[in-house]
Amino acid sequence: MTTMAQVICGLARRWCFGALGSPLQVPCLQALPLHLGRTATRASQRDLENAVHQVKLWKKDPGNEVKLKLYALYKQATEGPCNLPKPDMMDLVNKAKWDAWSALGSLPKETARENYVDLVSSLSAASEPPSPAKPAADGEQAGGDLVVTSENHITTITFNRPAKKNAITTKMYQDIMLALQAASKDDSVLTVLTGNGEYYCSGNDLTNFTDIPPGGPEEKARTNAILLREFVDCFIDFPKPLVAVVNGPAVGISVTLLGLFDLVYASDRATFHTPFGPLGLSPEGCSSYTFPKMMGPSKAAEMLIFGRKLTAQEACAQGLVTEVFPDSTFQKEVWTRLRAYTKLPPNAVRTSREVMRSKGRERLHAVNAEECGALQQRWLSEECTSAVVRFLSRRGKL
Ligand SMILES: CCCCCC/C=C/C(=O)SCCNC(=O)CCNC(=O)[C@H](O)C(C)(C)COP(=O)(O)OP(=O)(O)OC[C@H]1O[C@@H](n2cnc3c(N)ncnc32)[C@H](O)[C@@H]1OP(=O)(O)O
Repeated sequence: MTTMAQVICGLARRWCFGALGSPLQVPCLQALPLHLGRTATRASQRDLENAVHQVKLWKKDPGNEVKLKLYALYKQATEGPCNLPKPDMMDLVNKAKWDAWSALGSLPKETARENYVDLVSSLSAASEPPSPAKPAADGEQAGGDLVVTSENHITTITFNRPAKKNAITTKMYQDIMLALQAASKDDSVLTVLTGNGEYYCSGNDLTNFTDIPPGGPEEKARTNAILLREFVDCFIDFPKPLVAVVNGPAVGISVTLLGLFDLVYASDRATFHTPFGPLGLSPEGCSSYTFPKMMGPSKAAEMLIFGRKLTAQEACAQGLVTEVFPDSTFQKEVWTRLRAYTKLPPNAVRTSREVMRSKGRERLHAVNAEECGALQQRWLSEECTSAVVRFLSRRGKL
């Protein structure tokens, strides 16, 4: 008998071995060029062929969702609307392909071609190899779990642990602080935080709680509280506009910090989740102050106390997100907009931002201190330790 696990493994294998044909071979996002060289006119047949060629060069898997989109657009662009009979329900791969293609309805071939080219181009732009990574303060290149790049007057800090959903390790907190310090002094106009892969960030790495120092859990809680306070202070004091490019789901501290950002652009795939209740924790990142101010006390309570997860659209309606973009064009639209913002007079941008921020800064520092004090207690509580143990043991980490 075939189990569901076998079905899923089979599906994954068939994707990897090109079940969808050449336009969908597994891509290597790092190896992609910055642009496909297309001008801002409608995509030609040649543009489509170039885009297909680019996809063939990819070595890293962009995920089934993207592959299905590419498949459907390619079929629509070359054959027009799907008129094949619907595959059997158990024929999972062909059924998924058929669904994706049929969903395009009567979309004109030219539009499908253009969308295909744009999608490949936006994936390429999203993964373009950053120009020289900035040295981390310890002298290493800041590759690894955190990638810092500076280009076109935008400094970008990328969470780069996709296999762990970009969970933030202790070293990453430290490296982010160093990157922010450097960005505050460089020639960039904007500083962007984003994530590599499916997630924006899954919040604090829960294994951060497992290496207990000789001073015991109390010392761990105290040092964590100091680190967290310094970390959040860096965001409060950061002198330039901060932009979050939320490419996928966001959890915990990666969500709470958004209240300290100037712009939050989200893919429609993103979700916003602060599961502090289930984790026996309390809010951080000044969210106990910024969220009620932004969305009103009851919506903030639903998120911060009861752990309600918001969709990107809901988060936008609550003011946490500035604008939501379709995932297929997210990178292209956001980066185009950000590049345009860098052309504004930098001193005016900086002055406006300072005028908007200066009044609340003292208050934010006080809130941060209070939140860190509360968390120091929470981390020592039975509620919190059992929640962390539950998470880690479910994943065989204990
Ligand atoms: C200095 C201290 C400062 C503390 C600041 C206070 C901060 C508070 C917070 O941020 S609270 C929020 C903490 N985050 C979470 O509770 C999320 C935990 N993760 C999950 O619930 C899930 O992993 C998921 C919903 C994000 C994704 O689920 P799923 O799609 O099923 O993937 P996996 O669970 O299999 O995850 C893949 C891989 O990643 C590891 N991982 C994901 N998130 C974390 C994390 N936050 N900490 C540690 N590890 C994480 C997961 O264990 C898997 O690893 P594996 O492949 O098993 O090795």
